[in-house]
Amino acid sequence: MEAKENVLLDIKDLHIWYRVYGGYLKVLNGVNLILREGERVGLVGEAGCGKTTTMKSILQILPPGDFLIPKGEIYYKGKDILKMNSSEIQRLRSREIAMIFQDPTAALNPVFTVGTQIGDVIKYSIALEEKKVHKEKIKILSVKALKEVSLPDPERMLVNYPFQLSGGMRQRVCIAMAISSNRNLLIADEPGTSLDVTIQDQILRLLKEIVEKKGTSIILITHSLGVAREMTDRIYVMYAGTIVETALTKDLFRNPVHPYTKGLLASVPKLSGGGIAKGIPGRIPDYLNPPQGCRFQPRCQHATCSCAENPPQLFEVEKGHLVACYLAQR
Ligand SMILES: Nc1ncnc2c1ncn2[C@@H]1O[C@H](COP(=O)(O)OP(=O)(O)OP(=O)(O)O)[C@@H](O)[C@H]1O
Repeated sequence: MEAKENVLLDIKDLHIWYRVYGGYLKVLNGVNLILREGERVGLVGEAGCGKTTTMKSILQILPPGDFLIPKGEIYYKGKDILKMNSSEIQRLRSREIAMIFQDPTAALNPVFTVGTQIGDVIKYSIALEEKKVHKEKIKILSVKALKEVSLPDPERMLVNYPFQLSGGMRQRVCIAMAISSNRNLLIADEPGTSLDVTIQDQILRLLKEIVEKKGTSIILITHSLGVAREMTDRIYVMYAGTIVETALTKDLFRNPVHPYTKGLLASVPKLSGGGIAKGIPGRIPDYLNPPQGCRFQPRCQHATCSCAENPPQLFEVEKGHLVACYLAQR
């Protein structure tokens, strides 16, 4: 294992269940994830494997009353978020961590101008430090943030409503809001996937430039290992609520070990011929009654009896490269 210096976020053995008719969906099943200061981490996995649930739990924005956290800790700068009081959580959201959602239209309020929305974010962040917040200061910082995301004519942009902007512009506004008060951690949940691929590409490039320039840490949620390869230093591969493999990005592509990671890699479409990319047969398990042992075992062609009995723990196969699979331990 690597040394624990400069750790910004440390998620330990996180379990999250959703209350539904007939019981609990046991979605997160012991998530472990570490992010160091300035690191760019990718959280990759199929739809429904629990990526967004993990990230929303960091900001404490899961639907109230709908979920249970039977076990786990989320340390941010050494303090457990799950034990923070409401003013500490408020500070975390206003000063430390921002989330960028995949659908900018849903993320913005249609009845307020861009200036009001970005101004509010800046106002709350300043108000935590200073007694009086001057309107002029808010305007200067709003224009600065809009300039940083390369929006044309930022002064005029302030008086626009979201419906007056294109999807790409709205996504840029959301990024401007996220970076406007110099947060330490950005969580980007598939930014731009609701837009066309060229715009998505521009948004990802912009995010990459911003985090490199500011040295901000980022967790990028994505379905695509290809996107994660371009954008991150380390990747966590998630399957059905568990981290099944993590390594530095270059090591994961050089030496993928978990059968699920290999399946995801084989699913990446190739432009250089070789036919249609193979998917992974089967589907994510029913979270009401998930399998006892390894959650991937029903879809795994290498599964043995022990895989069905006990879930494998993360095992270090090379420095900083951990895999939760009995195959890796042989
Ligand atoms: N409020 C909720 N109540 C009940 N089940 C939920 C709730 N939110 C999410 N789920 C379920 O939890 C599971 C994980 O969902 P989550 O959105 O975290 O996955 P994801 O990996 O982010 O998927 P996607 O890539 O599609 O966003 C899914 O089966 C989803 O239906």
